[in-house]
Amino acid sequence: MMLVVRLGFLDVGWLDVLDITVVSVLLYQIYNLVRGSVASRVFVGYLSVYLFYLVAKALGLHLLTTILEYFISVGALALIILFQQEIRRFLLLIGKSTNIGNNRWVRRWLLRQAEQPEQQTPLRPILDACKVLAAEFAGGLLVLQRHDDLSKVADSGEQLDAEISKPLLLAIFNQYSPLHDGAVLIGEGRIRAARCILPVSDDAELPASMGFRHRAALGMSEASDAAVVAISEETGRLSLATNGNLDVNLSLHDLEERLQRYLAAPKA
Ligand SMILES: Nc1ncnc2c1ncn2[C@@H]1O[C@H](COP(=O)(O)OP(=O)(O)OP(=O)(O)O)[C@@H](O)[C@H]1O
Repeated sequence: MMLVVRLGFLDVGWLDVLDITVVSVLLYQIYNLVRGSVASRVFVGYLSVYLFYLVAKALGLHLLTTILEYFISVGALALIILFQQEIRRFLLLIGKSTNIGNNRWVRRWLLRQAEQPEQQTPLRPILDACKVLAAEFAGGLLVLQRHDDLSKVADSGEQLDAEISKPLLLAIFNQYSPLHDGAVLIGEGRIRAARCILPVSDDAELPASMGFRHRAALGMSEASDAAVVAISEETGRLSLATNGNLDVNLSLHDLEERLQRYLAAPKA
């Protein structure tokens, strides 16, 4: 192995540098995922036990080492159960950034699919409906699909495939409508479905005042590249979730600008 430096008795090669860099990046990502949650304390506790185990092993304390070994192997299983939400988020993050089937060039050159002209979603009727829903404190949740496939979300609700219109959106979110609960999915220039169930975010930093509508908006934006508009039933406030960020209390003008910018941005 090619040497980079020799530190006394320690030879450091390029592979060691690569190894340490990859482990550091992974540990940093894990820290980011568990930061602020109860799981972070469990994680630190587990690491402490592991360090204690290494010390006991180095000192040759056989009985203690055996007990800690059992504890650590059972603990690994417990960690998977405790961290299931974080592991899911981590895998979703990887899946999102390596979703090659969604990549334009892969689709075009490898899968030999003809490039479909993207259907533009008309924003005007959506914004007009949001304005009324906000003014009337009716509440609403609208998912605006971009490139990611949201068939599962569509399947969770009632299929519509209707033209996007302000009166139809208002009719859906009318409190007496059987479709008003859940989210409306808008994609490919159509209202695809209503009454859809969205994944709920478990972000510990979201204020307690935010209920499940806003958690669902954030969750959907964490799991896909969709833009999600939430209209609060309690306050009439407009919020927009994109890429795992929730912008709250937006004016209609701000919402329009952000939506236009986000939907027009090229695919990451
Ligand atoms: N996971 C979800 N998927 C789709 N819709 C949801 C989900 N969770 C909540 N909703 C919708 O949000 C509505 C309101 O939920 P909740 O009152 O908990 O949210 P909130 O954020 O406090 O909203 P508001 O500010 O409007 O009161 C529900 O009746 C439902 O229609």
